[in-house]
Amino acid sequence: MDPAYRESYIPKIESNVYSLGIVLFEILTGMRVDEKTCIGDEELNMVTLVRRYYNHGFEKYIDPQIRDELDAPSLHTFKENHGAASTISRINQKLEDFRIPLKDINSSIGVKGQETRIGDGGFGVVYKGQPSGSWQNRSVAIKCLRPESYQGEHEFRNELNMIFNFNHENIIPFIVSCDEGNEKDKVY
Ligand SMILES: Nc1ncnc2c1ncn2[C@@H]1O[C@H](COP(=O)(O)OP(=O)(O)OP(=O)(O)O)[C@@H](O)[C@H]1O
Repeated sequence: MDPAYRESYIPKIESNVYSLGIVLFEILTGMRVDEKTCIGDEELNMVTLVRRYYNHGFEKYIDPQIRDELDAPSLHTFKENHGAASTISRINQKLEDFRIPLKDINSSIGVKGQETRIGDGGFGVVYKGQPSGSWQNRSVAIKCLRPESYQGEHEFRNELNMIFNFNHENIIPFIVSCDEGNEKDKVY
């Protein structure tokens, strides 16, 4: 199971990527993920074995039944695209790209007051914002974490990861976020 999913119980694209990577390595090594093998006087499970030998000497742990059928270019392509690590860092990178500075949040809301306040939720107060031209030119809802909210850094990160990966007509799309010190905002 993806360690991140085991911790949060929130399914994300990374969990699928992790699982796909595990299945590919099961095929390549001929070992089940929970199976252990003896290397010297150590007993290693498949994930530890792959992590340790992936960059050096991995070839000798390929399932003997397919080793001869696997040509070097195919193995090279597999190693380049095996997914888990590179895809996860790409996904993280993408979410980081959707960050904006607090000054842009503040300038798009203007004065935080009754005029701009459109709601109140568990996360915090929701304001209507009018972003400048450098964003998309439309009205947005900006959820600002209330300092005394029971939700915090962990919930903020989890929710961002979830909404970032959703794309459905009934779900208001996430646009950007802001994370500066105690100020955590989500823009829809
Ligand atoms: N995109 C939006 N457009 C217009 N109003 C919104 C939008 N998002 C939230 N609101 C207003 O803010 C209120 C609180 O919304 P919010 O989603 O924060 O509540 P919540 O269910 O407590 O969720 P959370 O726990 O994430 O804060 C809503 O009831 C609604 O009035």
